[in-house]
Amino acid sequence: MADFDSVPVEKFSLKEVLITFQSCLTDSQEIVTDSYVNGWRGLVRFMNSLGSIFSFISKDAVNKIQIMVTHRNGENGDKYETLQSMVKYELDNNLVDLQRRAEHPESGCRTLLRLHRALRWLELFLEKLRTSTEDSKTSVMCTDAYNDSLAQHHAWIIRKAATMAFCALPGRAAFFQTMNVGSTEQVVAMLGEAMPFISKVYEITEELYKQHNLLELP
Ligand SMILES: CCCCCCCCCCCCC/C=C/[C@@H](O)[C@H](COP(=O)(O)O)NC(=O)CCCCCCCCCCCCCCC
Repeated sequence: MADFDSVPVEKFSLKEVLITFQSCLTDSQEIVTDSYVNGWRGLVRFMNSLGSIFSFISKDAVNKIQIMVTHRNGENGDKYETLQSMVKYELDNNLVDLQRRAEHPESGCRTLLRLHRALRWLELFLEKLRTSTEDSKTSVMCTDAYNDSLAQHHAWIIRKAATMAFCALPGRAAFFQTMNVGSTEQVVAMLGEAMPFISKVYEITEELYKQHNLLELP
């Protein structure tokens, strides 16, 4: 009879997830939609491993990931190959609600914007983790990163629920362990390696949205 307890369970490492953002960039600095979405998939998987208190956040993220996948799998999927081609295609064909959500409540542009804002939270949070010390609190780092980014776009009730959930985050040592990257030094090194790519992806998307005046899409 197989002894399942002795079978090593392959735990996934956050390193693989964060590295996905490296593969988002093409030589011409476009962002590949599939890689971007895969990066988010991995992040959500990691968040789920932190406990069910985060499931209301993960539900919304999964929903947005799914909208992007549906666009990609649709008959005009090739137009969604990169974020740049998506913006061009949706704007050229009037597929974006610019004033209020109406005919195109699930455009790629407005959906991606929500993930893009969350990427800014991630960038801030990871930088805080990278430069933190033993007595730093993950909940405080997470809340500060949130208040400086996503919170401005969220209604009071969401802010309240999110801030409450952050209090349930494990402490720094346990959090680093869950990342499954190795020692603290290895975590810090991995973050230092991955962050420039995340920042680059954020900057390019921000510039793209700014150019087309899409940063406040309803
Ligand atoms: C590690 C702890 C996880 C902290 C997650 C921080 C983000 C907090 C976001 C709270 C969102 C609450 C859910 C509702 C959101 C929506 O209202 C709102 C607006 O959407 P709408 O315009 O369609 O209505 N949606 C959003 O802003 C998008 C939120 C997407 C959140 C993705 C979060 C993924 C977190 C991945 C964690 C990985 C941590 C890795 C650290 C080493």
